[in-house]
Amino acid sequence: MSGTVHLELSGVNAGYRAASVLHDMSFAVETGEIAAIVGANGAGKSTLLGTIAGLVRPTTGKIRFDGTEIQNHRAHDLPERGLVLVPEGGKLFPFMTVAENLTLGAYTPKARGAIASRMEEICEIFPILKERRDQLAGRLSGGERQMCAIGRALMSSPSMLMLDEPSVGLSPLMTERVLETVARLAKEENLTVLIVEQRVTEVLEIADRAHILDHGRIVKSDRAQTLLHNKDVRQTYMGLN
Ligand SMILES: Nc1ncnc2c1ncn2[C@@H]1O[C@H](COP(=O)(O)OP(=O)(O)OP(=O)(O)O)[C@@H](O)[C@H]1O
Repeated sequence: MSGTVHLELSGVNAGYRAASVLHDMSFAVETGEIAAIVGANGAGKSTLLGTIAGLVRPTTGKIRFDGTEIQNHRAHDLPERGLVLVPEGGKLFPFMTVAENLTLGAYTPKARGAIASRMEEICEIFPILKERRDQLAGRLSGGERQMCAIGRALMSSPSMLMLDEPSVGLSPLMTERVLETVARLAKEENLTVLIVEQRVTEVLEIADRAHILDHGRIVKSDRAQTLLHNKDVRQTYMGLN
């Protein structure tokens, strides 16, 4: 971590036509930090990522990314600025090959010029993608699909990656592998990561900081290691004593 603020939300309220979901959301993520968002089902975690990614428009408040206000930006402009979202389930194109899905991630003008070399780098990070390169994405296992989705997001060489529940549908072992790779990426590529995850113990083990979301509000923020040993957090979110 550099101590530089990469992403900052201040006083963000957002939701859908009939429901306001996020209330007065304020927090910051530093460059190179892995920040985790933890909370019960329906707490607003996906809405939070969607709001940052430009898919849900905040009603009030500011979102700054790399010092620029982005709350009015459109979703498809943000990867060019270095901010990408891996949605829940990965949302790959099942009838396209792994290589074609990866290529789609390089749609920004900057990335388009370096597709082959970036794909090589992604295949080094996720060797299984090299093996499965010409296979239809719909035929991948859950873990491979998640790796392909993360790989596709990395094709535009972002500075910040947002991940929405990468463990969905994965075995505990595969979850660990995916999270370990995310941790390695943050370290080696100085990538900032904001990750929403139901597997609380596992994500707190790789995160630097975590924010607990309850009914659309951040109720606790602390170092991940501190929260990992917090009695209330262990009982409420990990089912542990
Ligand atoms: N497109 C939508 N239109 C209307 N309401 C929505 C929409 N998406 C989510 N909601 C509502 O917003 C609230 C927060 O949902 P959200 O998906 O952000 O929570 P979450 O913490 O990600 O939950 P989960 O862990 O179950 O995925 C819920 O009450 C949900 O019903």
